[in-house]
Amino acid sequence: MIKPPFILSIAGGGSTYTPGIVKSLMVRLEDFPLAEIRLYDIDEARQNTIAPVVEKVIRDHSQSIKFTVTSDAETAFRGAHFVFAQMRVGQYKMREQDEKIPLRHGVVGQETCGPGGLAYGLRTILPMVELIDLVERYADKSAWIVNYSNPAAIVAEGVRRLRPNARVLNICDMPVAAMRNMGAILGVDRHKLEVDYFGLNHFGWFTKVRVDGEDRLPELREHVARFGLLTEDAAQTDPQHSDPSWVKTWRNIKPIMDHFPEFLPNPYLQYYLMPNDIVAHQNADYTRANEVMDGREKKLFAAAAEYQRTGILPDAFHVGVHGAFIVDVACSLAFDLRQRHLVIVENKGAIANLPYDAMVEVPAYITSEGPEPVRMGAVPLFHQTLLMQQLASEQLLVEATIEGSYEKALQAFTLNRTVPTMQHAKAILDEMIEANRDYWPALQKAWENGKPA
Ligand SMILES: NC(=O)c1ccc[n+]([C@@H]2O[C@H](COP(=O)([O-])OP(=O)(O)OC[C@H]3O[C@@H](n4cnc5c(N)ncnc54)[C@H](O)[C@@H]3O)[C@@H](O)[C@H]2O)c1
Ligand SMILES: O=P(O)(O)OC[C@H]1O[C@H](O[C@H]2[C@H](O)[C@@H](O)[C@@H](O)O[C@@H]2CO)[C@H](O)[C@@H](O)[C@@H]1O
Ligand SMILES: [Mn+2]
Repeated sequence: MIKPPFILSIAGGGSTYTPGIVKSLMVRLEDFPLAEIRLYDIDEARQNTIAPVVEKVIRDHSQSIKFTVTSDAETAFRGAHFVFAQMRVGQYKMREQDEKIPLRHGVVGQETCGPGGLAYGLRTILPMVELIDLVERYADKSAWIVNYSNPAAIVAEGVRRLRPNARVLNICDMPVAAMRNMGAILGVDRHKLEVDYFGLNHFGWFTKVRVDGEDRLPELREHVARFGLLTEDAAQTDPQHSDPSWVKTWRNIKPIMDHFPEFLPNPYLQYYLMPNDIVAHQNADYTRANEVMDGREKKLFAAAAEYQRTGILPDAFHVGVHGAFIVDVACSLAFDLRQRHLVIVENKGAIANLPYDAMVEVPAYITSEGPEPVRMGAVPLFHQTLLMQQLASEQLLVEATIEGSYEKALQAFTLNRTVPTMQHAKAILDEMIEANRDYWPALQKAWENGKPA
C-alpha cells in the first residue's frame, strides 16, 4: 500500500480548477498528508500564470510541502503516488467549437453532451491513454490516477478498451453537486445522504435518497415540482452557480420530473429529453464556453495578474464540491476507507440489464484496490432503452477514434438523441472534422479519402 506523505501530480495544472482543488487539499492535510504537489501541463505559459496562485494557496497552509511546476513528464510523475487529471484537450477555443457548430444546425451545443461531447471525446481519448502510459512509466507502481478530464463517459470507455488494467478512477462532480443541493433543500449536510443511483456519466437517475435510513425522495419530488433542484434562493445553494445558465440547468429538473416523477434525473438529461427547449434558449454566438472564458477564466487570470503586481491575491476561485469530492475519493483510495461514492466503473452486473462491460455511474465502495460497485439491479425498460442508445453512441465514438472510422463516427453522431436526422449528423460531423484538423488525424484521413468529390 502507498504510504503518506504523498507525492501528488496534477495533470492539467493550468486548469481553472487547480487553485480550488489545491485549497481543498490544504484544508484536509490531516486526512491526506502531502510531501509534494506537482503541476504538469503541455501549455507552459498557461500553467506558469496559474502556478503562483497555487503556490500562495499552499504556503498559506504549509511551508514544508514541496511545490514543482513542469511540462516534463518524468519530472511530473517520477515516484508520484496520486495523479489528479483535469485536461481540456483543445482548451476553451475547441469547447467553443464543440458548442457552436451543432447550434448552427439547430442541435444542442454542449460541452460533454450531444455532438459537442462526441467531438470532445474524439480529441481526448488518445491524450488520456498517453497520460496513463507516462504515469505508468514513471510513477509508483501502486499509483492511482483520479480523472476529472471530460467527457468522462467516453474517456472511461476509451480507457477500458485501450488500457483495461490501468489504475484509473473516473469521477464526476455533478451527482455530488445534486446531493449538495438536496442537502440544502432537506436541511442536512450532503455527507449524511446515502443515495441509490444508476446510469452512465451525465446520463443517470437517483432512485433513493436516504437520510438515517429513511428515503427522502418523496420530499424532494415535491420541492422539485415547485423550484427544480435548487433552494428558492439559488445562490444560497451554490455561489458558483449563480450564473443564470446554471440556475436554469438546475431549474430544468422540474419539467423532466413533471413528465417522469419516479426518479430524480441528473441535470444533464435535459439535453436529451428536451433538446428543442434547450436550443431555443441557447445563443449560437455566445455559448457556455464564452460565459466561462468571460467569467471563471477571466476572473482567475485577472487575480493572478493582480497577485503578481501587488502580492495580494483577490478572492478569485471557487472551492466547492468539485475539490472536496476528489479529495474524498483520494482519501478512500489511499487508506482503504471503503467510503460509498458515485463513480464511473465497469458494470459487471451492477445494473443487471445493461451490458457487463458498460462503463456505468453507480454507488461504489472505494478501496485501495479500486471501486467495488453496489448492485442497483435491473432498471425499467424506459431507462434501459435510453441508456442503451446513449451507450451505443459513446461506444461507436470510441471505436471510430481507435479505428479512424468515419462511418462509425457518423453512426455515433446519428444515434445520439440530440441529433434528429442522419443529415444533421453528417453536416455537423463534417464541420467538426474540419474544425478539429489538428486533433483527429486518423479520422481526417478517412474523411478525405471518402469525401464526396
Ligand atoms: N468530471 C467532472 O465532473 C468535471 C467537473 C469540472 C471540470 N471537469 C473537466 O476538467 C477539465 C478542466 O476544466 P477547466 O475548465 O479547468 O479547463 P482549462 O482549459 O481551464 O484547463 C485545462 C488544462 O488542461 C491542459 N491540457 C490540455 N491537454 C493536455 C494534455 N494532453 N496534457 C496535459 N495538460 C493538458 C490545458 O493546457 C489547460 O491548462 C475539463 O476536461 C473539464 O471538462 C470535469
Ligand atoms: O460550464 P462549466 O465549465 O462551469 O461546468 C461544466 C461542468 O459542470 C459540472 O461540474 C460542475 C458541478 O456540477 C458544480 O457543482 C460545480 O462543482 O462546478 C462544476 C463545474 O462548473 C459537470 O459535472 C462537469 O462535467 C462539467 O465539466
Ligand atoms: Mn461531470
